[in-house]
Amino acid sequence: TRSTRPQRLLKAVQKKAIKGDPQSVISTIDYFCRHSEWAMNVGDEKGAILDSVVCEVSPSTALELGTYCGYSAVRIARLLPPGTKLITLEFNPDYAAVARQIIEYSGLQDKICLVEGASGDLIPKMQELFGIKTLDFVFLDHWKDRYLPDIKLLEECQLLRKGSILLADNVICPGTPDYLEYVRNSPRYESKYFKSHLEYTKVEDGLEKSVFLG
Ligand SMILES: O=C(NCCc1nnc(-c2ccc3[nH]cnc3c2)[nH]1)c1cc(-c2ccc(F)cc2)cc(O)c1O
Ligand SMILES: [Mg+2]
Repeated sequence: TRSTRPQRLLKAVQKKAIKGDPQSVISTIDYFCRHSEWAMNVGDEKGAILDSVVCEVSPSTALELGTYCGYSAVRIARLLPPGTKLITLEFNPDYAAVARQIIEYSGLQDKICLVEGASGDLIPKMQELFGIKTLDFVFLDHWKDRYLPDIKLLEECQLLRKGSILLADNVICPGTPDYLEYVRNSPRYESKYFKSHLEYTKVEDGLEKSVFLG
């Protein structure tokens, strides 16, 4: 049967990227998605904004919702201080299988913990599973209708503390209107929009950065 898009992306990485070099894995994926086949990675333009927020926060505990092929997990983990780990949740086992191989190829497997399952099931177990109290940084890039219920769940599970940073992809395209309305109007968040473009296209999209005020 025909290969899947994530499998073709993995093959391009194994063929063209330098093993153990996260930047070359990132560049190879961006080249493939721009010149061969579009894929829903955060991409290079929004990825630079993601990088700057990760560097600014320099998180001790970081969570990503929606691994897909592992592109943003590699982007985030390559910037984390030694001894810190990114926990990334993926629902789709086929995506997870490809992401594990891309993460391993980049050499960052010791800085990334990929967990398969639904965010709604896993978030309430995070403190016991990973021995964490609160999260310094959360990157939301999974199903767009899960952003709002999942941050409410993060609040309920007391995984956010005063100053926790949420960064959400695709708030314009495909769009997360209920999430945007919530973080922009809730007194518990200070929100800022970073205008950009849908990965590898000229379509408008952007990232919303929200600080939890406690
Ligand atoms: O759907 C997206 N991303 C989500 C994939 C995913 N990968 N994993 C999950 C998951 C879903 C439940 C989960 N529960 C726990 N982990 C979970 C993970 N969802 C997405 C779509 C687009 C896009 C834009 C324009 C178009 F014309 C077509 C598509 C662009 C993007 O940047 C995206 O991120
Ligand atoms: Mg996205």
